[in-house]
Amino acid sequence: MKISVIGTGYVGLVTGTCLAETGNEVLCVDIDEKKVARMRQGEVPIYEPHLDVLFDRNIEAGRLNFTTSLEEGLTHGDIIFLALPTPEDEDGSADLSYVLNVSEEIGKKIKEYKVIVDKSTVPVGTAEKVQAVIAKNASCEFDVVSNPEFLREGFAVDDFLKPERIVIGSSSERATTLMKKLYNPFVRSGNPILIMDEKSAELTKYAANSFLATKITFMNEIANYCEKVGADVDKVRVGMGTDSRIGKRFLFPGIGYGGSCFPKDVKALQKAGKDENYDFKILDAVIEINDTQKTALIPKITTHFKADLSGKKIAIWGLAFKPETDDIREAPSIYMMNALLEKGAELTVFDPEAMPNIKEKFGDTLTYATSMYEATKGADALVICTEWSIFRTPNYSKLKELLVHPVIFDGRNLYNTEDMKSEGFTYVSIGRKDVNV
Ligand SMILES: NC(=O)C1=CN([C@@H]2O[C@H](COP(=O)(O)OP(=O)(O)OC[C@H]3O[C@@H](n4cnc5c(N)ncnc54)[C@H](O)[C@@H]3O)[C@@H](O)[C@H]2O)C=CC1
Ligand SMILES: O=C(O)[C@H]1O[C@H](OP(=O)(O)OP(=O)(O)OC[C@H]2O[C@@H](n3ccc(=O)[nH]c3=O)[C@H](O)[C@@H]2O)[C@H](O)[C@@H](O)[C@@H]1O
Repeated sequence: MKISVIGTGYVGLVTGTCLAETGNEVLCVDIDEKKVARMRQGEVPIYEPHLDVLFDRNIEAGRLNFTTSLEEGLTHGDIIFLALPTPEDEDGSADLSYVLNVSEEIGKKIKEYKVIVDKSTVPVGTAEKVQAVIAKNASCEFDVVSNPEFLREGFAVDDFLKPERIVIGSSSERATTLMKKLYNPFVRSGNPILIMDEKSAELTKYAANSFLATKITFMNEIANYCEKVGADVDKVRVGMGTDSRIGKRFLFPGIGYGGSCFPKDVKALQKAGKDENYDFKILDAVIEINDTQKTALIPKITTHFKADLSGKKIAIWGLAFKPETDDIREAPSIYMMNALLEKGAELTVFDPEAMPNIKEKFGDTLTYATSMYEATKGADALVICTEWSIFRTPNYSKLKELLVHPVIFDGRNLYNTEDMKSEGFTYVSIGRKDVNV
């Protein structure tokens, strides 16, 4: 099939590449000329594991191409995916301007039947709006489909190739038939393609993200309570998670959820509720708790250093909002570092992939180390913000030699507290007993 994807960010590029992988002819359109030039030269512009392999071989096979011309994209594809940003607007709602502006152009430019597929995360009623905006100018038939995306950054290729479910919101049989044909190769194991109305599809996406954010937040509350009563959140987590009704995943406490989606999507659903005079009280609490959680380690750090952080050298491990990505959007590390800088600390940072993005944001305010160990050289303490695998089994002796004091504040509970005790570290984590403080 001939497919066009408008917007080649984390979702668009993965979508385009994976659809090319199953034999479709894909043309990706992006407004960012530099990005398109890089992709045309064979460069993947983001860090996403395994994407490069698929990207290279589909370009080589001639099935994956790039352009800055929307017109070209609209002529090429029988199915046009919109994978455009829907960032948080000033009032917390989803900013639909990218989606609606492109839709306006689609209406003016399409000359034959097209299926317009919204893959961006959008509030209930957006498919209707897109339909109306296109219809204003369209001189041919078209259908609008809501097809929310559930991939996770860091696992995006695997999630796309082997989805647990595909959600298609459409009232058109013609469009639904085409969408099923396109997605059938991805669900051969028997996972469902769920066909529903557009509004339910749109809400499914916000409900899923908000539920997951709530699950994490609930666990962060339990972790904070564990600290009050001397319980160990990791034991509680496993004790709870082994109940299949609860499930083991997304119960890891830490310094809050971040990323380009949970924060904005929870707020967008909260705002959408308010617009209908409906108060999502649970979301109010999730947002408030998560905001506090991002700096949950700060009082522990200031207590350790007796309130004075001025001139204290602190090493930071992990800057990306989660491991296996270079994405720093709403990364808890940013809140942590801003709070530490405000208190006068000097920060030397390391992340396997996110350093360039952090450098762009923080410039000379931070010192950038070339390795995890270099970051800790001469530091008064180490703070861990992201659970990259390489941080999981450090050389403790080396770490003790490099740090001025063997002190670790761990925002992701990477280490066993007993091990840290026997290694002689002062170890402070989330929801567990502090060690040697
Ligand atoms: N990042 C993620 O893991 C997921 C994101 N989503 C949703 O997918 C949508 C896209 O998200 P990301 O891929 O993260 O965004 P992104 O910001 O990484 O990429 C968006 C791309 O669209 C391009 N663009 C902007 N205006 C354009 C225009 N007029 N014409 C062509 N290209 C244009 C930008 O240059 C950029 O390359 C959002 O609604 C997001 O909520 C859904 C599931 C997962
Ligand atoms: O709409 C989206 O953009 C995507 O948002 C999330 O994916 P993503 O943001 O890539 O990453 P997650 O693995 O969900 O992690 C989000 C945040 O929650 C935090 N988290 C996750 C799990 C956990 O147990 N504890 C926890 O604090 C992570 O550290 C991270 O900051 C969802 O998992 C995807 O299904 C969805 O498609």
